[in-house]
Amino acid sequence: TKAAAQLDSLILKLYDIGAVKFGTFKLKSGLMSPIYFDLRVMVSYPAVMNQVSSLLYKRAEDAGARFDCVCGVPYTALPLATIICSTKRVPMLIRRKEAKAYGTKRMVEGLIRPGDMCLIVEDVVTSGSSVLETTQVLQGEGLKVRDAVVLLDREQGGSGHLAAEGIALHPVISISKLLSVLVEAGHVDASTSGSVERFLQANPACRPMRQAEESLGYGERAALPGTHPLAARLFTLMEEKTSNLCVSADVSSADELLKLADAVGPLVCALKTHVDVLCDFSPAVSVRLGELARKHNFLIFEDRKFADIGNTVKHQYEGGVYKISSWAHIVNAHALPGPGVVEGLQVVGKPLGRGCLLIAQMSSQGCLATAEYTQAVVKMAEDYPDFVFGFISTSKISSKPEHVHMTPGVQLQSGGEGLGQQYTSPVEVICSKGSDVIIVGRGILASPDRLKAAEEYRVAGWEAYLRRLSAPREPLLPPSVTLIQESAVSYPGEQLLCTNE
Ligand SMILES: O=c1ccn([C@@H]2O[C@H](COP(=O)(O)O)[C@@H](O)[C@H]2O)c(=O)[nH]1
Repeated sequence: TKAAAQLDSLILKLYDIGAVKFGTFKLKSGLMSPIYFDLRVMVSYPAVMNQVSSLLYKRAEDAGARFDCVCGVPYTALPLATIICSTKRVPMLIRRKEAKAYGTKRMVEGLIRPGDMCLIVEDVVTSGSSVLETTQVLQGEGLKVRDAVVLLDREQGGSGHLAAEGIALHPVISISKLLSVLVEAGHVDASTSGSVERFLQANPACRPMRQAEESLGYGERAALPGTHPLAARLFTLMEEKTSNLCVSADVSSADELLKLADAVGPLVCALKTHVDVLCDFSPAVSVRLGELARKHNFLIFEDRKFADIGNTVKHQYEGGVYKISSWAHIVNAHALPGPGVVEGLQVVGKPLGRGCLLIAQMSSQGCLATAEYTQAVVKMAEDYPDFVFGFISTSKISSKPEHVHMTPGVQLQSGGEGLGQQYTSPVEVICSKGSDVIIVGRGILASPDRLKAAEEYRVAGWEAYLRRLSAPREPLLPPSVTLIQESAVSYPGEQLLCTNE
C-alpha cells in the first residue's frame, strides 16, 4: 500500500542520513550495543522532518487519539511537535526541562487549560521515562495525558511501562520493521539484524522511576546504600526532630551566635554560619558551637563557598584563623574552578567524615548558573560520592534520592529585598521544587521573637514535606514539580560514549 511504501522510504532515508547506524557502540552503562540511533540529525533534513511529523500525526489519528493540544518531549521532538501543530492548527505546549530562575518560573509554556487532553510526541522510546517525565509535568499543571506517539519504539519494554501508567504508546516504526526494511535493501545482513534483535531482547530497559519512588521519605533515603554517612545522619536527625529547617545564623558577634544556636538548636536540622562575619571569632567559639550541636543534635554548615584551585581551598579549609574543617560538618563550594576544588577540600574533609555541598544555583537575581552549568555540577557531585553529598540549589536538580538539596532565599512571603535576594515560600521550595532543606536567615533573625519565628518555619517546612510525601502526584502549587531527572536509558544518543570501534 501507499502508506507502507512511505514508511519503507522513510526508514531508508533515516539510514541514509545517519540516524540509524550499525557497528559496536559503547553505552554509558558499559554495554556494547550493535545499533545506534541519533534522530537529532533529522533537523538538518526538512523533507524528513515534514514526513516524520505527518506520519506521527497520522499515527495518532489512526489510533483514535483525542487531544486538545500537543507537547513534544524536549529536545528532539520539539520541532516535530511544532510542525504538527503548525500544519494541523493544534495548540502546542512547550515543556521546559528546567524552570526559569526568574520571571514566571513556569515548567510549561503556552496556554494551559486544566482538564485539556494533551498528546505527547517523542522521537525514540526505550524505557518510556522521558515520556513519563513530560506527562508528570503536564499532569502537575492539571492537564490529562492518555496517548503518546513516537517515531521509533526500541521494543525494550517502554510501551508496557507507559501502559502501566495509563499512557498508550503509538509507534510509527518498530525495530522489527526497521530491520526487515534495511535487510531487504541490503544495508544490513541477516546476522547483524539477528544480533540487534537478540541484544534488545536480552537488555530490557529498566522501568522508569515513578514519582512516588522519587518521593522517598528522609528516613528511607538515610538507609539507601549510596547515601553519604553525613547525609544519612542529616536525613535521620531530620526525621527524629521533624525539621527540615536550617537557620542561617548571619549575626556579627560570637555571643549572639551561641545564644541563637542554643535557642533554635532544638528546632533545626542544621545551623549555617558565615564565620567571617563574626567580629570576635576565637577557637573557643567553634568548640562551644560543637557542644551545642551535640546537645541539640544539629549539624554545623559553614557557608564558606570555596571557589579556588585545589591547593588554595585545601589551606583555606584546614588552616587560617578559622580552621573550618575542625568544626564544620558541612561546607560548600562553587564548581566553577573544576574538579580540583572538590579534590582539594576532600583531602582535608574526607578523613574527618565531613561532607560538601556543591553550589549549583543561587537564589540571587541574575544568577549566572545556566541549565548546562547546573547539570555539570550534578555530574561533578556524582564523580565525588565520598565527599559531595548534595547541592545548594533553588530546586531539586539531581534524580538521586541519596543527594540532599538545600535551598536558601526562603521566607513565608515570596518577594525580594534591595540587594538581589529572591524569596520563595517553604511550601513552594519543598513541594513544588522538590528541595529537601529550607535555609532561612532574616525571616527568623529579623523577627522580634526569633524562637517563635523559627518554630513557624519548622512547621511550615515540615508540613510541606508531609504534603509532598502524601500527594506526590497531585498538582500542588503552580509552578509544578521540577523534574530534571535524566533517564539512564531513555535516549540512546545520550548514552553513547564512543562510536564505531
Ligand atoms: O544562593 C544562595 C546561597 C547562599 N545564600 C545564603 O543564605 C542566607 C540567606 O539569608 P536570608 O537572610 O534568608 O536572605 C545568607 O547567609 C546567604 O549568604 C543565599 O541567600 N543564596
